Amino acid sequence: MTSPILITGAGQRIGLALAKHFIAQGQAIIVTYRTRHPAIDELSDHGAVCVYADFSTDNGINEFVSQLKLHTNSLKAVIHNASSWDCEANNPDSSTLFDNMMRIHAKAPYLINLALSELLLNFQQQQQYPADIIHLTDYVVEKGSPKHIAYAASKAALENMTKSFAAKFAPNIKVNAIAPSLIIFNDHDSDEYREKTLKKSLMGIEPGCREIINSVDLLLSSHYITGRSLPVDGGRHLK
Ligand SMILES: NC(=O)C1=CN([C@@H]2O[C@H](COP(=O)(O)OP(=O)(O)OC[C@H]3O[C@@H](n4cnc5c(N)ncnc54)[C@H](OP(=O)(O)O)[C@@H]3O)[C@@H](O)[C@H]2O)C=CC1
Ligand SMILES: Nc1nc2c(c(=O)[nH]1)N=C([C@H](O)[C@@H](O)CO)CN2
Repeated sequence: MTSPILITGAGQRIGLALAKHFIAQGQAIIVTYRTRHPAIDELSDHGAVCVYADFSTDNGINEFVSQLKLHTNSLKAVIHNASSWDCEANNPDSSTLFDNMMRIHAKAPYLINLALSELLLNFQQQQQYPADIIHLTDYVVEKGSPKHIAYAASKAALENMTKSFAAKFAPNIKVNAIAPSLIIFNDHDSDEYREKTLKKSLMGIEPGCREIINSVDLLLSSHYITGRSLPVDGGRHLK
């Protein structure tokens, strides 16, 4: 197998769109899933290595790393996509919510980056150009989110680690973030919520996964951009 790209949380939506994109390019991929969506079987049928991973515990994170290393000794890129958009309104136990948000959005990427850096370095030594780490953060890192306080704080931690890991791993591994606002709605989103959300950006559209695919391709194609966050937010910061 040529050096694969690792995508976490690829059973649905953006992660799945990224996985299908790379398969269509003939790029080897390893994906993680927590729920065995039918799409995981489809990815497997098309050659993806699919590894179960639940990042809600330290053991789950460490077990994933051990399993991943059984499949490859080099990685072209790691894309930290797995995420839980949870909120205070749905979690009376704020302490558990905070821990869960920090673990999936900050601790898991932190431990995985440290544990897999040698595989990314192996890629760079084979190819003589840098490997990549990409963190999926969120526009709310810029301004906070009163309804998703713990979520936003955890994504801000991930944003900060983008800079730290970029400095630590340069020049052999580039580390960047993509900070989206609305990309795709959830099926359960009401018409009222959709209308309100579309008005939050200058572009006023639900852009779809292609915007993230294009952003990932841009970062992977660069041998120079590192330590930066690519805002994919339709001009929301100017509304
Ligand atoms: N969609 C959007 O408009 C926006 C997305 N983003 C960011 O982009 C990325 C992709 O977004 P989107 O596709 O909507 O993500 P989803 O909300 O669909 O979640 C992606 C995957 O993360 C997995 N996941 C959640 N918790 C865990 C866990 N504890 N362990 C392992 N896997 C877990 C889910 O697995 P399971 O299938 O088992 O639930 C799911 O398949 C995320 O980082 C998100 O924060 C940022 C702004 C806007
Ligand atoms: N893990 C997820 N994170 C986020 C999602 C999502 O569905 N899953 N959705 C959003 C919203 O689209 C927001 O950007 C606009 O209201 C944010 N993060």
